[in-house]
Amino acid sequence: MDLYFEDVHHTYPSGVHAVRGVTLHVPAGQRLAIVGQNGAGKTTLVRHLNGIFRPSQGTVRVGDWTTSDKDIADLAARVGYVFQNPDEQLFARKVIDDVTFGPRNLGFDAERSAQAVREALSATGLTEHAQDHPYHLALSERKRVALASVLAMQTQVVVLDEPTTGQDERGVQMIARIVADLAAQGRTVVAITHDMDFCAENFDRVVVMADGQVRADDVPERAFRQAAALADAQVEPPQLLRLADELGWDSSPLTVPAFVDGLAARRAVR
Ligand SMILES: Nc1ncnc2c1ncn2[C@@H]1O[C@H](COP(=O)(O)OP(=O)(O)OP(=O)(O)O)[C@@H](O)[C@H]1O
Repeated sequence: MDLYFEDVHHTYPSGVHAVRGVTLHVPAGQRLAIVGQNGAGKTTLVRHLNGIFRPSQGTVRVGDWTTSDKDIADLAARVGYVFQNPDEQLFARKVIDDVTFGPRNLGFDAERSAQAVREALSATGLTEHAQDHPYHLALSERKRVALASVLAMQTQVVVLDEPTTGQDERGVQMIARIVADLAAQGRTVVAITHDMDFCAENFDRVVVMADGQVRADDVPERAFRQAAALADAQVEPPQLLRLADELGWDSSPLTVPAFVDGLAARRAVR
């Protein structure tokens, strides 16, 4: 499902003008990462997708719906939103109840819901924790419960706010796999992240935000080359790119295999 932000502004009642004229079209099946320092307006922007916020000016569309015409309950059928802090999202006494709530609420029948819940728990590595109380789990696991409860709703759009925070390498890999699988199914993924390595390896497009505006918007290879935008946003390029620069390479390896290929190619010409 395509997403459209058209000249979106958001001003909080306090007067903070957090989003200042953002225009983006995110095609169905794209994996978009939004990066930028704290306070850049990333969370404010994406919260327009599920109707938590309405634009003060401009339009946000999810497929053929304009979000201002819909309420949060309508939008939940199209947009799954995983909060940065799982404690804002989880409420049940058992993991399985949290994960089952969304699909049942959307009207899935018992069988479809049970299947969606099984898949979501398996994808997030939580099958063994189905009967546990979420508050007895580690923060990294609670974050994955929040993710599972959104995956189980099988929405066409999935928004992830800082999905890898607190995850170990295995957790990061699990989330990377989920992002890839969602996109492969034609679902649209929008993630806010401070983890540039995760971003470089797993997303098709990077939007760099600073001061409520888009400063760069490109494929990772090019977005991470826009020095002025990165400096404005106080974003460091991914480690592999910095290493390649230190070595004087003119290529932009974003993954370990690409870096290893670069090394091998340079050895071969020596
Ligand atoms: N509920 C609110 N009321 C008033 N101002 C807010 C509110 N939430 C955020 N802001 C302000 O809006 C601006 C943008 O904040 P926002 O949380 O969207 O940025 P962000 O890029 O998502 O940062 P972070 O990475 O910390 O989540 C900041 O100046 C912030 O202080």
